[in-house]
Amino acid sequence: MTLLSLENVGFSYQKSRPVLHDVSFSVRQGANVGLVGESGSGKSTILRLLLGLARPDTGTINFSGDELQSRDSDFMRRYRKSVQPVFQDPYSSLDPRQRIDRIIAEPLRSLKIEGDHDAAVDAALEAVGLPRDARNRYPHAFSGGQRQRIAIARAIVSRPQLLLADEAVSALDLSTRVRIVDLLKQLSGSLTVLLVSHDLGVVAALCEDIVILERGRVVEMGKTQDVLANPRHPYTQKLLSSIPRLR
Ligand SMILES: Nc1ncnc2c1ncn2[C@@H]1O[C@H](COP(=O)(O)OP(=O)(O)OP(=O)(O)O)[C@@H](O)[C@H]1O
Repeated sequence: MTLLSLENVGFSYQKSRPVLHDVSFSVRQGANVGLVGESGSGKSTILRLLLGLARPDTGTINFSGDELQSRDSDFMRRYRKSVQPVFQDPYSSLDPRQRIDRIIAEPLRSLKIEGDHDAAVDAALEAVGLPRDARNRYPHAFSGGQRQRIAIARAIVSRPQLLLADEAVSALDLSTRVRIVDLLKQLSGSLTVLLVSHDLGVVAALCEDIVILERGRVVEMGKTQDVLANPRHPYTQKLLSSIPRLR
């Protein structure tokens, strides 16, 4: 089943300087997708559109069959229950003045989700491999990798269907990166991840499908294994050849 699709999406920040051209790709439920491209290719802009922070100039974004209505607050509340972001920097994305339980429960409050918030926080902590007593501490007591686990716990506490992960492991050292990728893999039974990254190694480890973006255009997409084993577009070939350890 198609969870998310972009159809012919175009976008510009300034008139006559488009940064996305006719972007189309889809995310199937249960099949993680890596969105890859060099700096400035438009990856974060796509995430902005998917979060409803900006609207496409042309084309449409559909989630579970419904067109994204970023100006409709009821729609956006339902949408945000199902689609949650995880950001790159585990240091700046957590409010240092708030306790972990409050940080993790934030989507439950802002989305007005009823039920036992304490139990939901405990379940999210367990899912990301942190002890229950982590809930009583503050972000400064945790390492970068643990903070990213807390950020992931916050993202999954509303039981979303899709995680939008913006370079979610790039700021971490290599061994922590591997552990967080493993965690995302574990979670991806019930959850689908759209991972924005310029790290093809991470995409290869986590994502079934890959979309390659060059200067706001999709130049290649398909099964990650196939695209990386047999890149057809010169831009993909260039991206691959710039990572010698993958060869
Ligand atoms: N707020 C903005 N106003 C004007 N132009 C912008 C703005 N944000 C991004 N751009 C431009 O849009 C293009 C795409 O940028 P975007 O940040 O989406 O790329 P990216 O692939 O996410 O890059 P990076 O990997 O460095 O984050 C770039 O040319 C960038 O300069």
